[in-house]
Amino acid sequence: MRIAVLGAGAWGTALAISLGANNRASSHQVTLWTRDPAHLAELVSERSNQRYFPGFPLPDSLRLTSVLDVAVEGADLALIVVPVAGLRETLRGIVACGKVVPVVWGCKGFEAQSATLPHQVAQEEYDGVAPCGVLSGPSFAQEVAQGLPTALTLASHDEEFSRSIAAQLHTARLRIYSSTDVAGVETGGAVKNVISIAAGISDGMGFGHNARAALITRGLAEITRLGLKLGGCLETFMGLTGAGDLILTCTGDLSRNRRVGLLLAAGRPLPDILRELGHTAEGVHTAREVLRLSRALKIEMPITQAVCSILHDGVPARLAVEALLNREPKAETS
Ligand SMILES: NC(=O)C1=CN([C@@H]2O[C@H](COP(=O)(O)OP(=O)(O)OC[C@H]3O[C@@H](n4cnc5c(N)ncnc54)[C@H](O)[C@@H]3O)[C@@H](O)[C@H]2O)C=CC1
Ligand SMILES: O=C(CO)COP(=O)(O)O
Repeated sequence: MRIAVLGAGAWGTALAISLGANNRASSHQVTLWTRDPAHLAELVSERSNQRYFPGFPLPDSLRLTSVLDVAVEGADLALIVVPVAGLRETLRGIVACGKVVPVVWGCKGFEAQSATLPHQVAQEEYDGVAPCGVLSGPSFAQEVAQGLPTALTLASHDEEFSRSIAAQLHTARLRIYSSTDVAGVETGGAVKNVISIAAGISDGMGFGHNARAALITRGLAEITRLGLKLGGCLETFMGLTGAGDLILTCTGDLSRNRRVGLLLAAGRPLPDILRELGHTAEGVHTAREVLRLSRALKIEMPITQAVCSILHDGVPARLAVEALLNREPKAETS
């Protein structure tokens, strides 16, 4: 398959390396696109992505470009791996190229201001152009690029498309399951980033393993409550893109969202943290959108509310945690 990977950050580069690896059973011809010509020049001269993904040589067969038209020309699939904030612009760019390319996006979050999930952005920008879907699940970029075993889910409203693309991308090391529950898959991927900030805050404050397990479990309850309202299926929240990705990013120190939480607990100001991180931490914007949605839909999401107050209202982490702990007792399953 000819695959255009659109977005040369950590995740796009890892997927390009994995999908373009010569030792794969099914070989793909992969082109990696960056929007920045200066970044392209670095990728070409160093044959590695020093800016976003240092330490991983790019396969010789990987083609590189900063021209979107060139990337999608003749592609069987465009894998859009820019942050949620860039999804709309990238879809519009493909449409402007006049090419009919099936797309799969790998971003996880709600779009800022509109509180829409990626598939809703695609409905607005790409409806009727070509089949599309989402790739999500517990997958740190570094481990995928190292060829360590990883399982993901590819979801599309077009069942045949999700099965076919999952089968074509699937290998023993990158196991891809198919699904039609797009809203469920995307809600899990988006909200877990908020909960992993909470887990980082809790660990940074030295609250221990019990507190982290409680946050993961109650966080899953928040994901499930919101996801069901948005049309997702219960089974999806218990699967790879729900509980799976939540556990990974709440416990794994490779998570940028978790790292934001750890640094907030250390009292660092958010702008400094984001500058130092140098990568997208989708939970920061998504927290605000999820809180807005939860209020509109009358869903209780106290962890999200606490994270949002720390991130955006300047509430000290200690006070937000106190408020969370001092909530009235209630039934676990209500
Ligand atoms: N890094 C990881 O392990 C994983 C990340 N993801 C998701 O993938 C998405 C991208 O994450 P990363 O690659 O890690 O971020 P990153 O911060 O490493 O890189 C983002 C890349 O997107 C580019 N970009 C930003 N806005 C753009 C726009 N409007 N048009 C074109 N390019 C644009 C940046 O220049 C940069 O190259 C996020 O939604 C993230 O949640 C999903 C799974 C794993
Ligand atoms: O989504 C991810 C792994 O599945 C990556 O999480 P972070 O964005 O927190 O690093």
